[in-house]
Amino acid sequence: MTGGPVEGAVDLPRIERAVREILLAVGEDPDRDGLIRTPARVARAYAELFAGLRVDPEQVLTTTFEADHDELVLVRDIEVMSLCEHHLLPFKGVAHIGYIPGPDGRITGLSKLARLVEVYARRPQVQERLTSQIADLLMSKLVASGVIAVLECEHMCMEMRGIRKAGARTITSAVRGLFKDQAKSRAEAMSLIIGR
Ligand SMILES: Nc1nc2c(ncn2[C@@H]2O[C@H](COP(=O)(O)OP(=O)(O)OP(=O)(O)O)[C@@H](O)[C@H]2O)c(=O)[nH]1
Ligand SMILES: [Zn+2]
Repeated sequence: MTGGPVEGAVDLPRIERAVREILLAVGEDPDRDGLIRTPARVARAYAELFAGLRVDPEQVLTTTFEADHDELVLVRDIEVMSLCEHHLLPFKGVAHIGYIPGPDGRITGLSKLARLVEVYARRPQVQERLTSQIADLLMSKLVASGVIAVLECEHMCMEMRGIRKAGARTITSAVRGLFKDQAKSRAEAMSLIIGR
């Protein structure tokens, strides 16, 4: 899912049926006391975890202010929690998002950067796409001169299963505009992001 929001409500009974099937398939008894309400719980949990599919990210950045500020604005260590689209297992870490306002000097509320992360993270994702989507939307909606987004995450699908390497961190970046064109600006922003 890379496009706009999905219409309509999450089909909870359908998820419940699917979870019951999974429990049966792994050899569990979905009717035993501890599991009887699990399909309904999982359905509600998925509705929450994928709530970003039903939100238009463009609506997050509707509040902008004139500030006459034409230098870097950087918010570091924004919590990221998402689900990888390959295994539907969590990946978790932090996002660092910076931008340089465009010629009109418009800025956005700091919380909106975190809200933007939230909308895109609450969808089945890969870390690379999550990073680019954040950068692209900021670039276009803020008419920014430059945007840099860096995400550092740990993927449970690499830790709990498969290769089982706990603690490996994946770092992805997306640079747009001035940060792409000017190595010096990019290096300055990067040193603020990772030089701590
Ligand atoms: N690039 C990228 N890969 C991811 C992300 N999340 C999970 N993956 C990887 O997606 C890949 C899926 O590979 P497949 O070979 O199709 O699936 P698999 O057999 O379960 O792979 P293993 O995890 O190696 O056991 C794995 O290498 C995962 O580590 C992500 O955000 N970005
Ligand atoms: Zn995965």
